[in-house]
Amino acid sequence: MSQPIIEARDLGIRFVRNRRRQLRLREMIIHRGGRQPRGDEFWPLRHVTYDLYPGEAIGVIGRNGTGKSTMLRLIAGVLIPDEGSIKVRGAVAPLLELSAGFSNDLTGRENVHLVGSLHGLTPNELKHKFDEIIAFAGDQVEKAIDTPVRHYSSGMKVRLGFSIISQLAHPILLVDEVLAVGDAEFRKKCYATMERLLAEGRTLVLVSHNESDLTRFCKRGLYLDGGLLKVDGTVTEALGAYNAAARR
Ligand SMILES: Nc1ncnc2c1ncn2[C@@H]1O[C@H](COP(=O)(O)OP(=O)(O)OP(=O)(O)O)[C@@H](O)[C@H]1O
Repeated sequence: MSQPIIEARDLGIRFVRNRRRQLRLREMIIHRGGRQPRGDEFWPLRHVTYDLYPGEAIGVIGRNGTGKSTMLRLIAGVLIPDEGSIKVRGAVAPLLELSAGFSNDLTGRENVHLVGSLHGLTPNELKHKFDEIIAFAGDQVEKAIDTPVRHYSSGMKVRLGFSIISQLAHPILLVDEVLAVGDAEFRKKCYATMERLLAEGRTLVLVSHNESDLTRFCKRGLYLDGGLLKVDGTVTEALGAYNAAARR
């Protein structure tokens, strides 16, 4: 078998809740001169180990707040682990928080160039792909392409974001709930794009609460509960564990 494209070993990250919480007077006196209180530390993910091989499609399943998006951010390199390690052997196309990636004062056209070049598309590639990107994003975006993105609806921004990122040739795709946004027609286009990208041999990590999306795209599933990896098996096994926990 080939080398894993993603290799997580005893992966853990620590967050602090209420980091900006004002210290109460009593705490200031107790901790004066000593170590500062560390706030409410918690581990949204801990002791997570798995290998992902090129071309695999894996669904990440779990209740709200169990560390799914944190896992994607660790793969994307946006977060750095506090424990263990994560090796990612390839560039990552992040279909995450797509509407948040734009500069609101720039037009759609300018954002395509900005976001595209930040993700490594060359000016020449952008020139060739521009019409396709805009056409994929739909009529509404096409008409408003020279308007600042500030005036776009959140759906328009997501459509344009998906359109840009899905043009990247990167081998790893991270998808977090973006399939759930957009109207039926756009969702159909997204499904067709995902299927094409998977057929090309890309590796997919999909976070979703939607069982039919998960079973449509993924053979394998990771079930997270309380930041721990409880099941690494088929997507049916992971969904089974998730549904059994929800019934309890
Ligand atoms: N930057 C942060 N600082 C502190 N806590 C955070 C931060 N980001 C997320 N959290 C918390 O970490 C936990 C895991 O969050 P995460 O977004 O990974 O969950 P999730 O499984 O993706 O949830 P959802 O299904 O709601 O999207 C949650 O309790 C969340 O409130």
